[in-house]
Amino acid sequence: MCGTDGTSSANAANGTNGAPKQQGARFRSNPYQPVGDFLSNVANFKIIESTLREGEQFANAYFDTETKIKIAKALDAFGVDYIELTSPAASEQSRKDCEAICKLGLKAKILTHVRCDMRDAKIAVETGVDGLDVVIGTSSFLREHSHGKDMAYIEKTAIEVIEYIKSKGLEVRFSSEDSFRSDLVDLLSLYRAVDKVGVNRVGIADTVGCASPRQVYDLVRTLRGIVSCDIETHFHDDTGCSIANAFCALEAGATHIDTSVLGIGERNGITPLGGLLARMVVTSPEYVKSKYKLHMLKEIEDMVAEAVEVNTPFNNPITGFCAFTHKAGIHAKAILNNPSTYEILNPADFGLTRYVHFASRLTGWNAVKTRVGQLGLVMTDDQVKEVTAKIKAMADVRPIAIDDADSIIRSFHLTLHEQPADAGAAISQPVVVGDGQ
Ligand SMILES: CC(=O)SCCNC(=O)CCNC(=O)[C@H](O)C(C)(C)COP(=O)(O)OP(=O)(O)OC[C@H]1O[C@@H](n2cnc3c(N)ncnc32)[C@H](O)[C@@H]1OP(=O)(O)O
Ligand SMILES: O=C(O)CCC(=O)C(=O)O
Ligand SMILES: [Mg+2]
Repeated sequence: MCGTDGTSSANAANGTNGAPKQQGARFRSNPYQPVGDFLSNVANFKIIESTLREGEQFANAYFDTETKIKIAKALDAFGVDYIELTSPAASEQSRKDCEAICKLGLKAKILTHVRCDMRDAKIAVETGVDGLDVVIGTSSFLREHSHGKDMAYIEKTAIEVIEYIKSKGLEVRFSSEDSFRSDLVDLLSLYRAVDKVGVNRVGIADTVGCASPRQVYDLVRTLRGIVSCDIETHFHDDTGCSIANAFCALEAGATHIDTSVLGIGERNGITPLGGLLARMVVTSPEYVKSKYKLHMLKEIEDMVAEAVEVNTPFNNPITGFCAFTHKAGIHAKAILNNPSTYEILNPADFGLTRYVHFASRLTGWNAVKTRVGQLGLVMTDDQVKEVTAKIKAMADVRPIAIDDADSIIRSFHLTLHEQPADAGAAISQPVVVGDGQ
């Protein structure tokens, strides 16, 4: 049985795997389990996919109607719970696109994102959306330099707008912008007031990307004690914390996380859909694998990357070109024995393949042995070690390609047998390791 903080009570007392008992140390039976008081939230989180709202705020984004529809359909097929669209008050085409997406009959709920202003709300409720995400800045920066309204005005208007949206039978979320630079007492009293009038969710937004995971945990945990509605969170990635912050928010009791494909958004964007799922599939594998069509992730990322004319970063979680490539000999040997040694994610879950590099000065004989087998050649272990030394020697002189390493292996094999092997057609791929973990 697990305690609420994810520790096994038995293991907490005794240590696990023979580890010595330490004063104050916590030994966890499952190292992938979250900590915190809201494990069920971590296991049942909902995604509010905002590529078509926050993502449209990315500097390079221009989504025509056709592209928006393609992205919305793909996200729906992928399994996201909500798709958030740009405010229909932004432009006439934004309003028409919003209506067009509402008419698609998608399984995902369609939301649009509007200022806490009755004029915007009135336009939005006519578009056919399932709900509105209402937002207003609460930090002194935004109160003074953006909209110029005080907290009393914000609370009064928020209640009016929420009640209006509810009267139209729509879902409504109310969020503060720049929550982490807002006065805590002001913020909590505002959320308490909107919770009382029956808002579906309140939102916390790290608009400027300043929050650290512990600050997120503290704020969400405090808010969880104040409101009874769901809690949505929105994290910008200016300091690289957006995935960690989203995860901590769930551990603290948040229910919904905003994402965008590849993280596109204002400045350097928000929590990326793929990165969040990489984190969550480790923590809540059954939920994530049953709910999301993970094998679609790469095609969705490619679609959005093409639409906004960027490349997927080489180190992107899951889909970065080397995310499942193992290079150093020590890693390669262990991976060939059992992929779980150096992999926490299984590429097969995402329809992807794992590779073992065998063409560098860091290559070891175990990787080369597997390549020799892939080429249909037969060598003793000593012979494989000899040819590995040749690969290393060549790689010390210059970078070598797969074909170079294959040539070294083949010509060495030829010196052993003085005739070409039957098998061994060119396989211009690194060693591919089976999918079982
Ligand atoms: C952190 C975020 O990402 S929030 C979401 C951002 N999304 C958008 O901005 C959607 C796209 N925006 C737009 O198309 C335009 O900004 C519009 C249509 C919303 C407003 O356009 P304009 O009237 O020309 O104003 P402009 O964009 O110059 O300035 C923002 C206005 O919104 C007001 N405002 C800003 N935030 C809010 C808010 N949360 N609630 C109510 N009003 C707000 C400002 O006071 C300002 O109004 P003012 O010029 O009358 O003082
Ligand atoms: O509506 C929200 O919760 C977030 C708005 C936003 O994009 C932000 O604050 O960065
Ligand atoms: Mg944002």
